[in-house]
Amino acid sequence: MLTVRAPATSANLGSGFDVFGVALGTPADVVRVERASRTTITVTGAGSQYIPEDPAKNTVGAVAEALDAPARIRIDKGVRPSSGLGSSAASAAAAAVALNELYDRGRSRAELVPVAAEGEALVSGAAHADNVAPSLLGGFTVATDDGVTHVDASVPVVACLPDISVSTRDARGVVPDAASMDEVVDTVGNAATLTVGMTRDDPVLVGKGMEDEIVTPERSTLIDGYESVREAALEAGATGVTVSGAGPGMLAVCHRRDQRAIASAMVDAFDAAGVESRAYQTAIGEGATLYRDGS
Ligand SMILES: Nc1ncnc2c1ncn2[C@@H]1O[C@H](COP(=O)(O)OP(=O)(O)O)[C@@H](O)[C@H]1O
Ligand SMILES: N[C@@H](CCOP(=O)(O)O)C(=O)O
Repeated sequence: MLTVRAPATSANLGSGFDVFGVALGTPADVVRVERASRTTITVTGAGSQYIPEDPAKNTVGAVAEALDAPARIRIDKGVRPSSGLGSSAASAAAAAVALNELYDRGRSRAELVPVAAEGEALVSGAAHADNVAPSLLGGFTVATDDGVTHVDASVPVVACLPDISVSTRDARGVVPDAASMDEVVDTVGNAATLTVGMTRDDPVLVGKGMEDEIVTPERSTLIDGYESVREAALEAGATGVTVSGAGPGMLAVCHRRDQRAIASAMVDAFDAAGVESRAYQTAIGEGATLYRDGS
């Protein structure tokens, strides 16, 4: 039996829609695999009642199919589905690493990105790789049609998850079809600023570079309390705040010293809007980790 822990992720980071992503230290999914003649899946943990065990409908089933690696697969969810924290991707990334090893397929982590993205295509309608890439590789990733670029960033963040559900498929429906040249120029500037910030582990540049006037304003309307939570986090010291992935999670970037105050300000602001939430005080962290029997 092989066990893999794959982290939650936050995609887009405002200015990098469908391209940027970061791995989070917590939470994470844990996937266990054993060889079998056909694939079976069991799911336990956070939100497991909303996740299909039918391999044709689960992201790990798509991965097993893509790697031609039938297995008995057990998923322990640490990342709640429809969270904006890459729940479906965490399972897919963990399964890709585990099954690649179990069947000795010899794929590198980068080569497993398109394999795990097959799972995303199944649940969201698009094989976007901006969650599976950081879950596999860790740090900050830039996923394009030409492949993935990766930086081992480490920046403190607060990921705040309200007790509401937004499906990635639905949230993709509100993305505008077009943008003005001014908006494109601003976005290029912000994305470049963020990327430089990641190479320097600089929360100020990263936070500034998360600004986005194209996708985020539309997405934020799907999250009750978004504006007040954003303002509360900025007032408590966040250097930038945006929608995490497709939402409803929100991501605040910060200095370590402000992390606790920001987490509590975000939870309080959601509470004032009548929404329960929990905040993860964490940091951009490592990608999937493989454990063998006994390790
Ligand atoms: N292994 C899995 N883990 C989480 N969700 C899964 C999995 N397999 C299929 N799904 C489905 O994917 C959807 C959640 O994916 P998505 O909306 O992208 O959420 P998230 O933003 O948290 O990744 C739900 O409909 C869920 O049932
Ligand atoms: N780029 C995708 C990212 C979705 O992330 P998730 O964590 O909400 O699944 C999008 O914005 O649609």
